[in-house]
Amino acid sequence: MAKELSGAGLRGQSAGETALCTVGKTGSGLTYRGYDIEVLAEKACFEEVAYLLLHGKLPNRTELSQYRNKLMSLRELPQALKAALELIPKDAHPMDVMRTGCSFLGNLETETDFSQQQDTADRLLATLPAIILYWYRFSHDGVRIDTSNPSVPSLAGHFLAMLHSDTPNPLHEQVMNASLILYAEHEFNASTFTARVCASTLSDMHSCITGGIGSLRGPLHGGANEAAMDMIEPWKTPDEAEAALLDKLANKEKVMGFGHAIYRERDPRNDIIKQWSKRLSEEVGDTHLYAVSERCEAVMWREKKLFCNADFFHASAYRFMGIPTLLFTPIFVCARVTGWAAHVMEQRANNRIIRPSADYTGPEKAQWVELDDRP
Ligand SMILES: CC(=O)SCCNC(=O)CCNC(=O)[C@H](O)C(C)(C)COP(=O)(O)OP(=O)(O)OC[C@H]1O[C@@H](n2cnc3c(N)ncnc32)[C@H](O)[C@@H]1OP(=O)(O)O
Ligand SMILES: O=C([O-])CC(=O)C(=O)O
Repeated sequence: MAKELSGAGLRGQSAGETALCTVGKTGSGLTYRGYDIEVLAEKACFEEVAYLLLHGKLPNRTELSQYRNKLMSLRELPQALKAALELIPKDAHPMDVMRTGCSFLGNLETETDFSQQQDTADRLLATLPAIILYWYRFSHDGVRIDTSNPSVPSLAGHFLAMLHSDTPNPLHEQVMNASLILYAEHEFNASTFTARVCASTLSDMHSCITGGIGSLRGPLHGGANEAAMDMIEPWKTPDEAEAALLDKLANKEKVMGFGHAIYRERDPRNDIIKQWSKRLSEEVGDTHLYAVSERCEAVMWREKKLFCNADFFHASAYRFMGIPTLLFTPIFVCARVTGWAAHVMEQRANNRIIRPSADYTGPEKAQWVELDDRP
């Protein structure tokens, strides 16, 4: 039996129904439409999982091939969006670029009718990697990349190919595929709930997804993978990491990449990404980063019984694949757009505007004081 959750932050309260995902039902499990995350991460490609979430069932071979072709055909960015991305400064945060890019696309390709929702979701899924990498490569390397990439069918490989202007390394493509699956969906987390609240007002898909991006940006949610990397990067040995972590705990600092609002024992995504991180560390001949990460995991468990969430070993895994830290959370967006869009559709299918109540804590009755008479 999972331990009871209660307290602030609406913890433990049901805020609606979903057929998309279960989180921590048995303390640590995660399923998408009934399929265990371990099975999906091992056997599926990300497009198969996206189809499962957005269309309600696993695709057969023909459906998957058609779906991949459809997503590939949607990769090109409109010229006006490229021009807008070129105006965003190099030192902007990539999550702000994602937010603007998504919102700007909503101006150019507005969802005017909910009958367009599947196509709008597919278009966003196909273009979000291009939005971030077109801006990144233009602002950092001065190149205007081709975002169509017809020789790379998978979204995972497409991301890496646009980043490195090279054919993706097969191992890296495999890890990226697993990572996108792990990040695709997670029930009523903060960003998905944001998207659902927006959807409940009958707003458009781009607004819902833009809101989701804003909520994911924070370090208590998706931004933790970036924050975890910034934390572990300076630590050159496990002993140095242990000493620094103990200091943080003594100072009552939050350690990014640890703990979870729902899981009480472990985050099932951690075992999977940790294994990939280990494999990548061997591939690149890493001398310390994986060992530092493992020591952090041991110390946090020993000291606080806090476990790594999905974000912690993503940091080292992405680093081993040569991905800049600032792109970590945008990758989360490229994956989670599937979950967000599926939740928007589910909310629309059985909608009532989401409007909870609040416990008032202000003054009972206040006396009006004229402007000139105020102290
Ligand atoms: C993909 C994702 O979004 S996963 C989450 C990513 N976020 C992070 O990694 C940020 C770091 N973690 C955290 O801030 C929290 O664990 C959250 C936001 C994920 C969950 O928050 P909560 O549900 O409030 O955590 P929970 O109720 O389990 O906290 C219990 C206690 O452990 C402490 N704690 C929880 N996580 C951490 C942490 N990472 N570092 C230090 N202490 C922590 C809390 O401060 C709390 O202490 P208190 O009782 O003295 O106040
Ligand atoms: O569920 C949560 O609160 C956060 C999380 O792990 C996710 O969104 O993947």
